[in-house]
Amino acid sequence: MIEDGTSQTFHELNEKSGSILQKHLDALGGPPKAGQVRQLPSSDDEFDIITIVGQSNKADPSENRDVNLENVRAAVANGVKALNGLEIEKVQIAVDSETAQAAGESAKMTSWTYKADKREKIPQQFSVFKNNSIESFDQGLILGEAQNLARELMELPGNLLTPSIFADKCVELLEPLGVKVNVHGADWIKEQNMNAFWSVAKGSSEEPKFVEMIWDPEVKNREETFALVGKGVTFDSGGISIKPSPNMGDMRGDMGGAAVTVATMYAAAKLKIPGKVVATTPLAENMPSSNASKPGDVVIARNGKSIQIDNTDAEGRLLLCDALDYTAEVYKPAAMIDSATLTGAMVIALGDGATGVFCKDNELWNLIEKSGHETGDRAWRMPHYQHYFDKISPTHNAELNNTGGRDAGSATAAAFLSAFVPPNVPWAHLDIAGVGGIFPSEGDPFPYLCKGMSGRPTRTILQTLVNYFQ
Ligand SMILES: N[C@@H](CSCc1ccccc1)C(=O)NCC(=O)O
Ligand SMILES: [Mg+2]
Ligand SMILES: [Zn+2]
Ligand SMILES: [Zn+2]
Repeated sequence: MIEDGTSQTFHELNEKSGSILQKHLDALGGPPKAGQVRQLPSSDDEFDIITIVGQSNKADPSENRDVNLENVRAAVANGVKALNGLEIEKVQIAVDSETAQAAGESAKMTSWTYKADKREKIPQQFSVFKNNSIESFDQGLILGEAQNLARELMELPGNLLTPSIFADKCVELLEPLGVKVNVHGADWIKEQNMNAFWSVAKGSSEEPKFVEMIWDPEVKNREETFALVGKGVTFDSGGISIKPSPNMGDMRGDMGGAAVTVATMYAAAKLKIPGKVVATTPLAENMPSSNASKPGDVVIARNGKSIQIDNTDAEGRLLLCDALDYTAEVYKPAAMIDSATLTGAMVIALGDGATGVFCKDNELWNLIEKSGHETGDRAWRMPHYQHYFDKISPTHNAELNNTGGRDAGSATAAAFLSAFVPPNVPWAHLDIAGVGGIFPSEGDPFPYLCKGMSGRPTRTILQTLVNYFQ
């Protein structure tokens, strides 16, 4: 439970205990301050232990997120962490209806750790105090569970999550929930003239896969289709433009865009989102070999545009451009969001503070920003001007160059992708290289996230769908 020691729930429990709780609390130094936790023995048969958590009431509008919700997430995280190792399975949390979703999200995310055996020591079952049912709390649990799924997928090493294994997982996870899943292999990719995608995949002996996922419920609030696309490079060595060895193992998480996309579909089905959502993920390994693309090679993408591959490490945009073109043409979405651990430049620009969003459509941008404000996993709008497009087009031997050089690397990457999305499709490109947790971060400033891949910004994409179809 979250309480500041003066709340209604505390008074109720204290009265029931004949004021013993207050006596214990006073002996421990009174109500906990923000970030502090007090654990009291319970005289109530229903509970073994009562955990009281201090909650901050700081609010700063320039933070661009709902600070009250984030304070609840932090308080719940501190409460759940205080129970680690106590072999407590079930936790009831005192919440109010306005903040219940945030509490559910945090409880679920805090109970996950990248070491599966350690999860056994963290409570795993959460409900609302007195088992009062609050729908938004259960929705929060699903959002948290989805982010945990993305974390799990990102964390998996490249040998244990090849494109084929990833595609199998999509089928196993989504089909039981009523999502239609189509998995295509190398022959289909070539038949589709996805030559930019193939130019990345052909250097590896692992077969690439293209996965389509379709959630099309009978009950709809809107008739429009929302599309998601996710970069799924299950390992990015850089190819012939090979990356330096230090930290290359982090590139097992270069399928983070696909992970957050699949996790969003998983939760969209669980939440029974009232509208059609389709998702596609091009999956491949980027490897150096005698079959690999070479700097200077030229390929013709699915939409007929010629691309000069000057840097084989800028492979994400090559897979994505064919996937974006296919998804826009086949599904004619009213809105499309792609997510990709696309550029190191994004890590330099925003770190893990916010997802960089490139979007010309104000309505779609406003929806994403509002959703980030609600989930606390924020979005920041990046420039998407003709200026950056001019840096990658035209190039020596083709219409487009797959690299714009070092300056504004995230903006030139986004500009490249824009050549593959019809101008009438509202589209947002999310560069998640900074927030995805390729640089693993410890608890702070997200007390509900432990070290390891973060699975961000799964909740913000989901919340965008929830807000769009509500
Ligand atoms: N796989 C992408 C993004 S790699 C992002 C990253 C870079 C350095 C440290 C941590 C994360 C890629 O290869 N992009 C090409 C590029 O940025 O040049
Ligand atoms: Mg992985
Ligand atoms: Zn790369
Ligand atoms: Zn990559």
